[in-house]
Amino acid sequence: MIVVGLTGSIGMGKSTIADMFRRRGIPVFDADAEVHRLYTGEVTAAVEAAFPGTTEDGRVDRVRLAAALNNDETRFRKLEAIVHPLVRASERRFLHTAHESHAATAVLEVPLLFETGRDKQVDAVVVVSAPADVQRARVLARPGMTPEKLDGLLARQTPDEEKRQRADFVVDTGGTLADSEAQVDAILDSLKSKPAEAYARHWQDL
Ligand SMILES: CC(C)(COP(=O)(O)OP(=O)(O)OC[C@H]1O[C@@H](n2cnc3c(N)ncnc32)[C@H](O)[C@@H]1O)[C@@H](O)C(=O)NCCC(=O)NCCS
Ligand SMILES: Nc1ncnc2c1ncn2[C@@H]1O[C@H](COP(=O)(O)OP(=O)(O)OP(=O)(O)O)[C@@H](O)[C@H]1O
Repeated sequence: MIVVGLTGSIGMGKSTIADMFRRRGIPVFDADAEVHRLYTGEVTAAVEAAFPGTTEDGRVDRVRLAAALNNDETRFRKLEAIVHPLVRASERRFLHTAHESHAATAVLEVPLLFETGRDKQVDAVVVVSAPADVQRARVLARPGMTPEKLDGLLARQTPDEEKRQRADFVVDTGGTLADSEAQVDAILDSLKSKPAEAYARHWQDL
């Protein structure tokens, strides 16, 4: 099984491109969605203990949590130390399930793929990218998003330019959705055309 890491900075179109892979029958693990799921129960008590007042009725309130983080690096690290190990455990379960269902390819949609060094562990890296003004307009249109919150998240992410340089494939989402679909098809064709031996990594080690 080939494991593809799908990443990109905030608002570049990761989730949209991930859905395109899903519609082509490829299993996709979505790290953001897994965090959101954990916030509905499993990790609530630990988050409340570390960031009092950010949960209600057994759920983490992400707007309150973002406010409590206040773009402070130490607080982000504290939160990530609680959340990331649980996301990794879910990711491993996902890979086992994909393998058992004989998937030839599995996609890990991980926003912090480069930041956490995971780009070196996957067989191929797809970076989803768009011009900075398009990215900003997309993100600022979201409810609850502010320029300060956006800049705080961007400051914790590897710059888009560097991500593009380090990618095996880039999907440019600055055009139409049909343009993006064509790029996804081209990536899958390219992955299929490589012999399995060309992929040195083993998903079991991820
Ligand atoms: C900061 C939080 C509360 C903001 O919640 P919000 O609903 O506004 O955003 P959401 O979770 O949908 O994330 C949107 C995007 O923000 C960026 N982002 C999220 N977490 C981080 C982080 N720790 N560092 C840098 N960027 C991040 C990513 O590009 C992500 O795709 C939330 O993202 C969070 O709890 N993050 C910590 C967990 C984490 O590291 N998640 C990343 C995937 S493992
Ligand atoms: N050609 C395109 N390809 C992909 N997305 C596009 C395109 N044109 C417009 N969009 C829009 O851009 C937005 C991208 O948002 P999406 O949630 O996919 O980004 P993301 O990278 O997953 O964001 P986040 O980092 O916050 O999780 C969507 O609303 C999507 O419809």
